[in-house]
Amino acid sequence: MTVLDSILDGVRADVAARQARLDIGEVQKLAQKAPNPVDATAALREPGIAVIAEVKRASPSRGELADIRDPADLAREYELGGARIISVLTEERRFHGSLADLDAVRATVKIPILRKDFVVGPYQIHEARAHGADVILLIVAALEQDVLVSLLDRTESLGMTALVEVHTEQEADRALEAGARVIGVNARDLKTLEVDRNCFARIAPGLPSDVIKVAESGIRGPADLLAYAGAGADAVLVGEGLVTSGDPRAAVADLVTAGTHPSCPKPARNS
Ligand SMILES: O=C(O)c1ccccc1NCC(=O)[C@H](O)[C@H](O)COP(=O)(O)O
Repeated sequence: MTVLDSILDGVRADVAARQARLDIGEVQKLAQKAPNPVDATAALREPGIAVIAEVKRASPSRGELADIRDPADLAREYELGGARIISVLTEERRFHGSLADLDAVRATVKIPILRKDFVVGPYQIHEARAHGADVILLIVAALEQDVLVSLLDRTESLGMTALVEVHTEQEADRALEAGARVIGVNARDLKTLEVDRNCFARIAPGLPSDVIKVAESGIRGPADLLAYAGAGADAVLVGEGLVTSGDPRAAVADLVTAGTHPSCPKPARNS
């Protein structure tokens, strides 16, 4: 069993327990009452390399990362540093996140919020919307193709944006076939946890120019952002490098400064 398989087993059990307490119809009603989603695609298309800053307490690869007592405060620091999107890890068992973190962040920041979790079915999408998320992560390696297509459609039908995550060329082909408009290339192999920063440079050239390309994982500072920008990234998603920095606002601002500097390679977008 891979790390991803074991995470997914836990997620399925946790979703079933939540669903037993509140069924999907009730969650859908709550989602309808939530404020309209913020347009994350527009935020990602603003000039410069977008920084997606992650609230990440722990991870399977690194164990405990940071004692984040107030995720709202951290998200505010990220926003003040110039982050375009806040990513909130809501998986509980391995990442020590929660929907309460999502609520706290939503109550605090105006910029779009990504619910970063291991989505296995429609329940979590409505749940994310009910808790104010604007973006959903869909991991190709975790989903059969028909399920990926249906979850992507459902996400967009709710006015949200799907960040479709891939790690190989084959997964990128599946993401494109499913109709993904925002594709994240995760340098971390979720089955082995190995980080390969060359993964983005291998996959990105095969993606159409109108697809928004996000480089995920292993970004420790401006030099990594510039390398990803040179390989065609529109955005970077950063967790560990920010939560362990000691000054998350300054750490985000350093990335934003690098990503908006005239010398930074420009994303090759055509729409
Ligand atoms: O971070 C992990 O160890 C991990 C293990 C298994 C599945 C997912 C995992 N991380 C999720 C992410 O994709 C990262 O949190 C995100 O890309 C930020 O990565 P980093 O900047 O390296 O913390």
